[in-house]
Amino acid sequence: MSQEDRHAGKMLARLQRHGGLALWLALLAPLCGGGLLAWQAWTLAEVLGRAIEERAAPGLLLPSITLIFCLLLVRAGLGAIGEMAGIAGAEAIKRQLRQALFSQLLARSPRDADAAPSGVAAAAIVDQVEALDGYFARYLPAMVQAGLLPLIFGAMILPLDWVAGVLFLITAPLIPLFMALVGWGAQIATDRQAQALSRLSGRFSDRLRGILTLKLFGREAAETEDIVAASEALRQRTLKVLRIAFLSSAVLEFFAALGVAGIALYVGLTFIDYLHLRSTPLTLEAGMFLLLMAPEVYNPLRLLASHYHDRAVAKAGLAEIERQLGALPRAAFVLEDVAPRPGPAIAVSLTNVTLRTPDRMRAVLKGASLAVAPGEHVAILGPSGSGKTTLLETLAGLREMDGGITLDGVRLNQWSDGDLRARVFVLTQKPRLIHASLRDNVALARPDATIGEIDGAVERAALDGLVHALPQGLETLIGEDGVGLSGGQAQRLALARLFLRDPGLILLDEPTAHLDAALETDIIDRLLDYAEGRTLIVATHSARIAMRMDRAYRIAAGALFDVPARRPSRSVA
Ligand SMILES: Nc1ncnc2c1ncn2[C@@H]1O[C@H](COP(=O)(O)OP(=O)(O)OP(=O)(O)O)[C@@H](O)[C@H]1O
Repeated sequence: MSQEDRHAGKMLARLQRHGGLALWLALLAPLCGGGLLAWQAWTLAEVLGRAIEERAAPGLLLPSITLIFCLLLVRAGLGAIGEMAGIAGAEAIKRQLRQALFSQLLARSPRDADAAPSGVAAAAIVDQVEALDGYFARYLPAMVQAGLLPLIFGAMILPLDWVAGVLFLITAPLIPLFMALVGWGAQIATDRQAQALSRLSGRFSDRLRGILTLKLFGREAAETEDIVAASEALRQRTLKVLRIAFLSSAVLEFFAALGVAGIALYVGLTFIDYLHLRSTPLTLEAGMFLLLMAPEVYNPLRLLASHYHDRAVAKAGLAEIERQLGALPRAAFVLEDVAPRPGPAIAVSLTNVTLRTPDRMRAVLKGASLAVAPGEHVAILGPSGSGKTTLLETLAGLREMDGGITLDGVRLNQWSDGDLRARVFVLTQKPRLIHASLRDNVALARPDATIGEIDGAVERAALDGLVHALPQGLETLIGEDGVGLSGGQAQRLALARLFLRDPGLILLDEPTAHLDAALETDIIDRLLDYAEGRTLIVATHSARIAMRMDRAYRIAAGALFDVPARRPSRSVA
């Protein structure tokens, strides 16, 4: 057993605990069903023996026949309960794992350089977690049955007929042995299939997001071909897995058929007096019982074989999840929605700070120092790619850095994520709008905001004209990425979120990038009005914004330079 195999086994055992009572029921119900089956077979053999050998009257046999029907009903009920419990247990495990993975994804910085592409992350959390279903709902109960029932049946049969007992006890273990041999190949094929599925999902969702760009460059045919090629690769790998699954089933069916035929031959030859392996004659009752039980001894093993590839699929799914999202979390992270918290303006201080690109290959800012007083308004200028966004996102706690950054005298890494989000507002360069109404998009910043507060925020972002012109007003639905809005409107909609937050530190990345000069001046007025008494740091290329700030800095060649401020000095807290 390889190290990965052992690790996957350990992970599956850990996840199994979340199946709770339902999973235990799924494991126990078939065992009880197995016990009842032996009872039923014995009663049936007895009825047939008495009817044929003793010619018992039907009335005398009626209680036993009734018992057989009752046992049949109870077994059917147990089967249904076991199956439903298996599904419920597997669902509980998948739900817990999805919750843990999603909360782990949220707990990490979205700016992590090694964060999985969204399509791949979605495939891991949706598809690869789904791959565990068969393991918990079907494979585990089948494994417990296959491990215990043939032994129990064999032990029951042994005192009745040692030849049949020995035959069962020898042939039954051969089946899992051969299946394990076939299973080694299955694991490799299934791992490859899981990777192909991830690749297809990631590629598909990525291309779906960029569909407009692909169309504009006339790349529909080439990209469609790529998707077809990725799905063809998945098809071939799936077929390979299926071939191995069919092969393992065929191996098992062969041995099971051989075992049943052996017993039938032995019972038949003993009855016609051709074989004399027993010291006492074989009764019809015992012979019938052996014949009835022969297929049942192998049945749990056949069931195991038909679900054997579920185990390989689950292991491959787990390996793929760990490859894409890192080690499995032990439990779901406790997440709490963070409400904005009003408070005084925040002082910002940078001492000897070095910032690197997310891949840590290059420093964009080296040994920079800066002090921003509470309530001060500062512009960060610099050529494209110089590191303005990096600086803002570092102040928002989204990126790693070397050196000392404090907010209100407290080191940035000592601020809890909740406190940071409650007191600091960040408007990124490409704010994400969700597929929902305009109102919901603004209310994302504060879901408990009143209608009046949302209307106020929209008006403050100079969007009231647009909203009044729409027949459905703020209830108008917009697409992902703000489809249905101009670039400037989408930017202002994202800005409207600021006016619901009441932060002590506002970090804005190119807030007026899509606006004409007149609108830019108007928005700057509104922003400065709102930012009065709050600390504001704006990354911008716009000289118009920079000259309205208290101070401006420029990032160039990895250093932060002071640019003389042009705004008439005003008193800052
Ligand atoms: N994921 C990444 N991996 C490696 N390098 C990156 C990554 N993201 C950004 N960079 C690099 O980090 C540097 C700083 O980028 P940043 O976005 O901070 O610049 P900027 O000044 O905000 O640019 P712009 O004005 O164009 O928005 C750039 O040179 C960019 O190439």
